[in-house]
Amino acid sequence: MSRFSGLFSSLWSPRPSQDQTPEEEDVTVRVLGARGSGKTSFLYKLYFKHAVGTPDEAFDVVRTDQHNVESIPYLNQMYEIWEYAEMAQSIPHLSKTNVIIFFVDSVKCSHPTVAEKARDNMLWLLTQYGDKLTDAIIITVANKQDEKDAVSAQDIGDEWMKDIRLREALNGHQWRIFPCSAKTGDGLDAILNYLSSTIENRQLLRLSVSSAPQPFVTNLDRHSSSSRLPPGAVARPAGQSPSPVDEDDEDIRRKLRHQSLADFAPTSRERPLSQARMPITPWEDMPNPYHLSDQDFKNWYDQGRVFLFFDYQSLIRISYIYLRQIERTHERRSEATRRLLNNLRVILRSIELFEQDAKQASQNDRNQRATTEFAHECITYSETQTLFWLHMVSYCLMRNPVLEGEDVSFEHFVLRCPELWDGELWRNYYSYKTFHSERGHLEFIAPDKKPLPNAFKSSSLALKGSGLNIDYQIVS
Ligand SMILES: Nc1nc2c(ncn2[C@@H]2O[C@H](COP(=O)(O)OP(=O)(O)OP(=O)(O)O)[C@@H](O)[C@H]2O)c(=O)[nH]1
Ligand SMILES: [Mg+2]
Repeated sequence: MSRFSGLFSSLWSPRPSQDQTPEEEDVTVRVLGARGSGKTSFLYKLYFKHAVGTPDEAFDVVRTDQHNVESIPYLNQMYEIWEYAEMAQSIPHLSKTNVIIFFVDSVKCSHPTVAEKARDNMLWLLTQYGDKLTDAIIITVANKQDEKDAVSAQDIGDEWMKDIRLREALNGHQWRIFPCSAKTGDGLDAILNYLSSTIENRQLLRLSVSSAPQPFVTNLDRHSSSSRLPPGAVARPAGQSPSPVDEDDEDIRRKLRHQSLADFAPTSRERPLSQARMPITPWEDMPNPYHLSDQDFKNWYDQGRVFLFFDYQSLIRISYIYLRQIERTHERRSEATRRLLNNLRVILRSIELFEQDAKQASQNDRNQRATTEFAHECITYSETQTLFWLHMVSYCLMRNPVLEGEDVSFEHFVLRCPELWDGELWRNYYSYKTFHSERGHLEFIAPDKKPLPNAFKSSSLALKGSGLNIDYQIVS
């Protein structure tokens, strides 16, 4: 170990051995990457900031002999972070790995051979040891962004995604690329925030799976591959007319085509539908909402563009982002709500149409396998349910206001509001019959059990007059 570990080990003794099983709540992170890419700097920048509490501490780094390890607390997790001189040294310990952070030197990456070597190393790791890493979260860090010749994280990520084999290998690992400077510390917390929320979501998901009834399951009507209806049908009560979207289906289909549908051609032999349907980066034409920043997510949403899927969490997130915008801009709440609902209808309908078309195409191609691969869940449109959740987010925001200087990201907000993860919350206010009624899909229906908690200032109590069929009076 380099002198850092020796120097500070007394603070965290006894130091865990590599073979020790991590405490259940500890998150084991392996930091890998080329020599000199900044792994040690990263570890100790985090260590001084979060373990010692001296973020401005200046330190020298020396070349790592074998590995360094520190335990670093962040939010309510303890991260046991190992950084290795060579990737090979991490191999015996990969099976006890929750997170791989792969470092790239963004300056050296401007040389194609260096960039390619980094990609090859990642691919090698995943193909050789994929079985040990099935549940690992994988992150690429584009370090040294403070340097003026640094290649941007976006460009590095683009190159990674052009490599089909690498993209396939990363698929399913909740892969993301982050820009950072281990020298200045910029971007480091964004990485930990992402890890914390991803891990927390997984824990919640595990809990929800192990306890019945499933509390994590959205209370919005959902449609998913297994429950998805035959091609041509949509997930709404039989006989009901299509959602009253402002754009008709042909308009939406035109828009979809314009959004480079060809890129997702389900019949492509080169690119099986599973890949086509599972873009894993923020740069896809049809993005996974989880992989977009709040700002990109909102921009995409505002344009009514199709997402890979749109689930309950996406709804909560867009509600939060809209409510924050209302706070900042003093936009009329009714106007913002109208936009939120209109875009939601268009987006959900786009997803339905895309899936219908993709299924149709796959059937024409006799590619039966493809029809089973719509794995993600998507809500269906319901005005009552949407407005209920918008209201509950508003309520949580009022109880947990975002203070000046605080992290305003959705990820951060939602960590503080566990009640929003209770998918059964609506049962306090609505009977099942009302909440899921056909009429409730098309217009807002007030709660029939008890009034919603008061989350608005009195001036914005009523949404009547928004042009939508909303009569949304809140009784405190
Ligand atoms: N400008 C800049 N320099 C950095 C950054 N991160 C690390 N460095 C410098 O890059 C050099 C290598 O950093 P290390 O942290 O030792 O890199 P490493 O990956 O641990 O290297 P090995 O131990 O040799 O594997 C040092 O001179 C650091 O000061 C960064 O974000 N920006
Ligand atoms: Mg080092």
